[in-house]
Amino acid sequence: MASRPLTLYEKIWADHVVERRDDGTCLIYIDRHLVHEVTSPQAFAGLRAAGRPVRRPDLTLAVPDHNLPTTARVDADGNRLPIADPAGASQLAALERNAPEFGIRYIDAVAAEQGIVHVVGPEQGFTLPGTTLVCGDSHTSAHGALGALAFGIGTSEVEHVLATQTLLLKQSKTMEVRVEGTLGFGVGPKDVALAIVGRLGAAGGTGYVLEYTGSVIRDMSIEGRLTVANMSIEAGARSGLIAPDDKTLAYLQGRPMAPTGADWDKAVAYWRSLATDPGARYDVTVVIDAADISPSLTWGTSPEDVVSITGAVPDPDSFADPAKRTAARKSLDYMGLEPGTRMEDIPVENIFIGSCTNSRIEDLRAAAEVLRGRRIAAGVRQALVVPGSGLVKRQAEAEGLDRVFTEAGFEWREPGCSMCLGMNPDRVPAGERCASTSNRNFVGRQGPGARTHLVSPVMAAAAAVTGRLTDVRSLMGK
Ligand SMILES: CC(C)[C@H](C(=O)O)[C@@H](O)C(=O)O
Ligand code: SF4
Repeated sequence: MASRPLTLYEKIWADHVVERRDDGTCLIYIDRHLVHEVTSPQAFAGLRAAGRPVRRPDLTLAVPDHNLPTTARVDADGNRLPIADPAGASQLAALERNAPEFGIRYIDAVAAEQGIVHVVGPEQGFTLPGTTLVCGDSHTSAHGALGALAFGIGTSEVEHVLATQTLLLKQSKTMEVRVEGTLGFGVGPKDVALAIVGRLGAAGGTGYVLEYTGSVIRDMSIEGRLTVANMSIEAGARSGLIAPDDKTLAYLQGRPMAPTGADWDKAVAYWRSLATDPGARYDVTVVIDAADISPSLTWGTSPEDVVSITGAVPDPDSFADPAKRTAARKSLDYMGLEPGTRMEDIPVENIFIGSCTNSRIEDLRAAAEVLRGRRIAAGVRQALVVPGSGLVKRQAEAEGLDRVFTEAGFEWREPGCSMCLGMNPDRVPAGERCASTSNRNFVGRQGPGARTHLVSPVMAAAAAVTGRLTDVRSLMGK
């Protein structure tokens, strides 16, 4: 049978269709399910009420991350410290109870492997190319960096996957996002992600699965690819894919949950067949030139509000779209910014290096490089580094990065979502600003009244040193 050339997405989709309905909806098999404490309690309660087991507990992995404080989790005697917030404590307790009751693998809050679910999945080799992977969490798109068709789902879908290992879905359109060229000094994966979100807009990818291609993506490390794919959802796309290549294989080989021996060889042969065929058609292709990407950051309250660090706060009247003009006015009011202010003239009181976007070892190495021999500025009241997992933390400590951070005046914390969102004690005080390596700058995201500027790890470090948003290139004398 002659088959037409297919995209990576079409191949993975076709390999997972259990049943196709007349209206085009498909029942899709789900290979991997990550579970965290926030979106799972009601799903498990639903199963319990219906007397249903989890269909494939062996394909499900649970880990707490959002509500955990990032300060010490045990006292001097090794006893667990209580969680102060009652809502958070009850969600964490529910996961801790549900995982063993339903026979699911559970990474405990104090285990070395604990971390943000999107850091843990790839790190453990739970995330594999060509799989369908879901989690009750929008940044599940991150796992697409390894060539998994990965997307966030809601709590009722979490229950459906737990019960059946399937989901009813409609096939998406495809968008190729090709980034070509070479990134300049001080420009990294986060800047690429911000450039893409800025270009597509917060809803530009809605209804599409993105596939990232081009020399910039090919040359990027797996950690960097995870940063880019992570932010697909900020452009409205539930999934963003990158074809598995030699780097993907090298990254996965030997990971605790990755296949071994003959299974590995078989898997590799399949993974190598997944790349988009020559001549396959995307519904849309967007090309971005690396030369146009500078160290970037956000000025407003949507991740699409992207500007170069050499730029200024835009004038709302400069937007052609009336809705955007109104939104920009509201954003600037919330952010306490005047049009025309140079981005480099904006002071920051808080620095956050962490989140599932930028808390991997390379992120910490890059930030530490900027901080080595430097100190945080007097006006910076809070500077946190929160490794994405216990294993990242351990690796960083083995490399002495923790000392670089603490000597610079940063706090070195336990892994978790931390200041990415206000679901745990790490918050930005109302009216204060934060240079944050996270992915969302929504109103109140880092705490009520908090003002977020999304930046890369090196830009967060540079801001820490000067106490204002800063071009890392000039700080480093480039
Ligand atoms: C709490 C969770 C459901 C949420 C998400 O879906 O993404 C969070 O992780 C976020 O980043 O906003
Ligand atoms: S680190 Fe932030 S974006 Fe990532 S899962 Fe946690 S809350 Fe969501």
